Parts: sequence; structure tokens; C-alpha cells
Amino acid sequence: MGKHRGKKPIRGGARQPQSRDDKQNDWNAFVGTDKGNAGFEEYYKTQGIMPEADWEPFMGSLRKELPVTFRVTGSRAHAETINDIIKNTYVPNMQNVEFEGQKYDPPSQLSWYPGQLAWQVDAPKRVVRKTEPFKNFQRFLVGETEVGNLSRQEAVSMIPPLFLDVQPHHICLDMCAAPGSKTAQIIEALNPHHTASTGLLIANDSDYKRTHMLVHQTGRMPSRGLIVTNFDASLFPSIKLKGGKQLQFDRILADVPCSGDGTLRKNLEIWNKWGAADGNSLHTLQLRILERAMNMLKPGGRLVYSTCSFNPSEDEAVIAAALNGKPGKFHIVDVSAELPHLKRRSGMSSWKVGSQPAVKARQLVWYDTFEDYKEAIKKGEEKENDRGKGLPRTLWPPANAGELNLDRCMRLLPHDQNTGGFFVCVLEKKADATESNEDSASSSLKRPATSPPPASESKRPRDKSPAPNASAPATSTETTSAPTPAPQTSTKKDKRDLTFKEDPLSYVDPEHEEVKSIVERFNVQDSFPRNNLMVRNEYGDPLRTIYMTNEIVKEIIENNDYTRLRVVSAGVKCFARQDSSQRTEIRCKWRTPMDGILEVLPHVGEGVVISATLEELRVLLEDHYPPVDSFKDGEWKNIMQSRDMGCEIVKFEAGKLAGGELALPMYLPVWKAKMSLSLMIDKREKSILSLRTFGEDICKPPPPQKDFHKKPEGEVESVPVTEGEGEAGIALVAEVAQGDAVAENTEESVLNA
Ligand SMILES: C[S@@+](CC[C@H](N)C(=O)[O-])C[C@H]1O[C@@H](n2cnc3c(N)ncnc32)[C@H](O)[C@@H]1O
Repeated sequence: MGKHRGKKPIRGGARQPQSRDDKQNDWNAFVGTDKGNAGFEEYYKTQGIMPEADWEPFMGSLRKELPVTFRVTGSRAHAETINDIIKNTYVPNMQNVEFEGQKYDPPSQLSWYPGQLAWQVDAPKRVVRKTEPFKNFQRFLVGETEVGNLSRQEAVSMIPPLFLDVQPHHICLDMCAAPGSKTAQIIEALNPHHTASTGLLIANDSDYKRTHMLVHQTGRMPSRGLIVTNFDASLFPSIKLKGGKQLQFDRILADVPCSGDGTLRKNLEIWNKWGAADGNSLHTLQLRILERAMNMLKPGGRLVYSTCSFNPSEDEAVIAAALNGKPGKFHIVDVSAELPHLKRRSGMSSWKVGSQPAVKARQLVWYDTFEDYKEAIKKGEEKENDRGKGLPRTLWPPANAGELNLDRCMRLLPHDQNTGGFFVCVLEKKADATESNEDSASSSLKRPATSPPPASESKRPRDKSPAPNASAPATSTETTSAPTPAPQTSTKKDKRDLTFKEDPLSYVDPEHEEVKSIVERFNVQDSFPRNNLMVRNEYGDPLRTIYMTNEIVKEIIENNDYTRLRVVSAGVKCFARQDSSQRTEIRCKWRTPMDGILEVLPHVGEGVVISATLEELRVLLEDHYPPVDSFKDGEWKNIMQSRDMGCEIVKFEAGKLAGGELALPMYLPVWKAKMSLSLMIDKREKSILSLRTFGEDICKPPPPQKDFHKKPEGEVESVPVTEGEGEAGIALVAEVAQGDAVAENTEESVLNA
């Protein structure tokens, strides 16, 4: 008997304030409950998603705490160094941990993850909290996650981007991207050596607030080829390129909103709320998103569809309907030889449709065919919704299900390798599939007789975003291959979406005086893309922040209205104005924020990067504005004394010194004022850096606020910069204390190069 539930748990839907993936960087999240649901058991036993003998291990695994998993991020060489630190420093220290009479294993590498860069911690949270070796490791994890070297991510959630097979030149779309753990993986694949890739990733989410989580998350892994947009993915607009060409994608990830029952080990509230209707009601939205993805994919391109649900109505039924909507144009790729150590179950070619009709209250009713279901409606045993729509026909296996190679889909079951549950399907568009991105012949009109068109439109999860395309008519599955996004237009000529409130984007004249001052200060070479410096105002005015993009991002920004594309952010924040005064003694008033330092670095000329040791780092961390004279005599002090006021890029060399240890060299921005220096990272980052490097927080509290406004003769003025640029919520503070400019709380974190 199915259990009647109140609210639906929709992964990524508005009722769920935190999705599975949102908890990725919360190392302590845990909720308790009784871990049972008779409806769930009846539903999946009847579906036969696994042999009977697997049932007990499956349920047993679902009731166990999910191990913590994480992966090492960043460019390859860098990631390997961090991986070696875990392997050679931390793991040996956790060999013989005993707690309450029981022994616990150290973290282990996930055998199937490429380069062995992903790890699993099996020890339960209480052991991690209460034993010294695990506690140390936990501190390391928190610090490295903060600076972007590690990413906590559920093991199965790492799988879809791996099957996307992204190359640095690829044009990619992540349709339902927030909070961005898979987005980060795609960015890493686009920039494998931290070199600027020519590729593109558009990371999209329909929830406006969640797009800002996405911006934050990707700040840890900045990319010049990144655009964040805010759309209902099923209505994702076509994008124009130069000469009126349309953008098509090499790679698309459709990690769609789903009922999320594969996350039961983590999202314990699903035990109480689960119902068969959840999956049924999401099917149509999932299909519309997938069909839109298929239309935007290049011939020969690859598309990965994934859910964290076991439910065939969200999985195989969606794939089968989408394939039948485009007969002969797509096939499911056989990836059984890829990630050979990953245990997976084949997709199913037959499944059942269960309904929980309101008229029968809690009862789960099975219908063999769509016709049986219609019959039940006629008899009054089932109710259509008030628009005369019920369950769509596409929920049932089509007559040609056996010919679609659905067995090539993958279902990841929790007891196979102690993970959560997931479903992944890799689709390829045939090289000769000439259908254009704007194909007007709808998929459902082309369905073969074996696959009748979907019959219904279903609810889409409500989301709290300011209604991207709220005015667009709700389209049924039949019309999704040619969506007509309907922005709220003002006039025909000016197709602006007036509901969209982000600031405009424009490019700075490469000969602008401010650009020249940057070119001079950082002695940037010809390789520096001064044509690709973008700002967030209409006039190309470098007022507060300068972003760097690559060519393809520029082409998109320049050939499309930013409101119609609902662009939330683009490129990498590379320069932030540190001083807005007109004083001439500071010739370049820009600093390199942490997000962008690695993007600027390859272009700076000789003598710009200043080398320093941990001794200097110690002084810069202990004191907020150490006078240059306070540093010990030597090369560093001489160089700093000779420099003009402005931003310096300092390379702190790896090694052991001054009671600290750095495994990798680290590049940090330092502001040189008249008499003193200041490390340009915020308070929290300073503390984390101090803990990572010196094993304790050596940072003194900042001077009282009122001191900031003392302005000794001839020093930089305290001016919060507020000119009309975007970046809601980020106020650049160019403050003065004892004559020195300070940037507190303005930085994101990437501390290592
Ligand atoms: C499963 S989560 C995505 C997780 C993400 N791919 C990751 O790895 O971090 C689903 C996301 O879909 C978004 N979403 C829901 N309906 C959508 C729609 N119609 N179009 C685009 N995104 C949607 C939700 O806001 C949610 O962020």
C-alpha cells in the first residue's frame, strides 16, 4: 500500500530549501528519522529494478549513513600534489584509529575515479569528531575545501560529467546546474592545465537565487569561458553568434530536477514523504528539458541525462520518449568499457506505471497500459486534473522499448559500492542528424506509430526565482523542441526581458586609460587579452570590477541581448578597483582579486611577481598593515621599499620556514601603500591560510573600525566604491588605516597556484 504524503520532495525544486548537492560543503550535515516507507518498498519491488536477492542488501544500505566523499580539484599537476599530501601525510596517520573498542579504516580512494583523485571516508561522524587523527584530517578538508582544492561531492554525483568526455575546446551547457558540483567538474575538464581554454560552459538554473550559489561555487574554479544564466531549461533560448549563426553545443548535461529517492541515505526526510506520484509528475518536465537539450546539440555531440532517482518514470521512460521523438537521430552510447571499475546495473526495457489516485486515497494502483488507465478515468476510479490532463502516455514503455538499447542506461545502486543511487544515460546525436537547433517540427509529431505522443502536461516543480519566462505559455511535451521563449518584451524592436534585474555587460576599449594603467603596472605582454575585458555597465566603463572573458563568451555577449539571455555572470573577476580617488601618486588603482590572479599571471612581464618566504607571510598575517620597515633586512624589504604604491603579485615559495609549511607555492595580492603593506585577502581567508600554513590562527583582530578613517597626511582616502555596477551584495571597500588601503571581505578563495 502506498503511503499518502503531504509535500513532495523534489530534488532541486522550490520546496526543498537545500538540495542533495547543496550539502556538499557542509561536512557535518545529518538528520535523524526512522528510515522506512512501505509504499517505497512496494513500488520498487513491483518495478523489479533489481533481482530479488538484492532487495535486502539494497534496503540495508539505504538505511546506513552515507560515507563522506570528496574529490581533489584543479589543474592536473596541482591536484596530484594535493592527492599526494592526503596519501602520504594524512592516511598513514589514520592507520590504527580505535574508538570505543572498534577499529576504523583510513580514507580510501574510489577505484573507479580517474587518477584516483576521489576519496571516501567510511568512519562515522562521531569518530571523525572525537579522534585526533580524523579531527586533523577534518581540519585539512575544511581548509582545502575553502580554498577550492577539494570539493565535497557525493560519489555518484561525480559520474555524469565523467561520461560527458569534455575537451578544452568544447562548447558545453549545464542545463540544471545549481549548486554547481558538476559544473565545477566540467570547468576543470575545460581547463585541465589552468590554461585559458577556448571552450565555453553555460551553467544555467531556473532558480534565480540558486544561480548565485552557482556563481559563488564557480568562483573557486574561475573560468574565462563561463557564463551563468537563469532560465527554465526546457525553454532555453537559442543563442546568436556572429553573422546570425546559432550556437550549438558539443556537450550538454541535463542533470534534471527529480524526486531524489537515490539520496535517501542523506536526505532522510524523503523516507517520510516518498510517493509514486512524485516521479510521475516530474516526467513531463524532465522530458521537455531533455528534448530541448537534444535540439541544441551539435550533430556528433554528446548529451548526458541524469537523475538521482531510481524511478523508471523519471529515467528510462523519459529516455524512451525522447528517443522516439527523434527517430534515427540519437542513440544511447554503450559506455560499459568506460570507468571499468564502476559497478552499474543495466537500464530496463520494461517497467510499470503506478498511480495513487485521489479517489483511492493511499492505495497504489498499477496500470499495465495507458488505455487501462484511461478506462479507470472513465469509470471514475482515477481523476484527471482540472485541465483534463492525467498521466502522460509516455510514462508507459513504448512498443519499441526493446529496440532502443535502454539496457545501455546505467542505474547505480547503493549496496554495489556503498554510495547513493543515481541514473545516467549517455546519448549521442548522429553525425548526419541535420536538424537545426530551432527545428520547428515538433518531436511528438514525428513519433512512430509504436510510440504514441505524450498525452499530458504535468506540473513542474515550483521555483522561487523571479519567473524566468514567466509569461511563456506552459508548453506540453509536444512543443518543446521548438520553444518560443517569451520574454516580457517592451517593444518588438527591443526584445528586452524587463523582469531581469542584473546589470548590463559590455567590453572596455582596450586603449582606455585605466586599461593602460593596468598594462603598465603589471607589465602585461602581448598575450594579455586586453580586447576581452568586460564590465557590468552599458558603456564599457571600468568603474569597479573588470572581468576577463574568452573569445566565445565575448561573441555571445556582443550578439545577444543580455536580458533575453538572462546572464547572471560571465568570465573571471580579474581586476578590482582598490582606490577611487583622483590622486596621481597611485598610477594604477587596480588590484588582482584572488579569483583572477591565476588568469592574470600568465601574461605579466618579468619582474612583476615578487618572491617571498613564509617569514614574510607570517608578518603579513600577524599584522594587518605591517610597515615595510618592520620586515627583516634583505631582498624583499629592498624591493618593497623601491616599489610605487599599488598592487603587487607575491609568490610565497613552498617549503618549511618560520614555523610554517607550504606544500605548493602560493600567489597572493599585496597592496603597497606609502609606508606599509597589506595582504589583500579577507579576514576569514587569512585565518584559514594561517591554520593551513602555521597550524594556528596567528592573525590579529583588525584595528577598530574608527581607525580606518584616520587619514594621515598624504595617504589614500577611504572611499567605498559604489558606482553603478552589478555584483549585488559585494561592496568593494577601499579603506584607509594608518595610510594603507585594505580589502576585507571582498575576496573569494583560491590560495594556491
Ligand atoms: C539536481 S539539482 C542539480 C544539481 C547540479 N547539477 C549539481 O551537480 O550541483 C536540479 C536543479 O535544477 C533546477 N531546476 C528545477 N527546474 C528547472 C528547470 N525547469 N530548468 C532549469 N533548472 C531547473 C533546480 O533549481 C536545481 O538547482
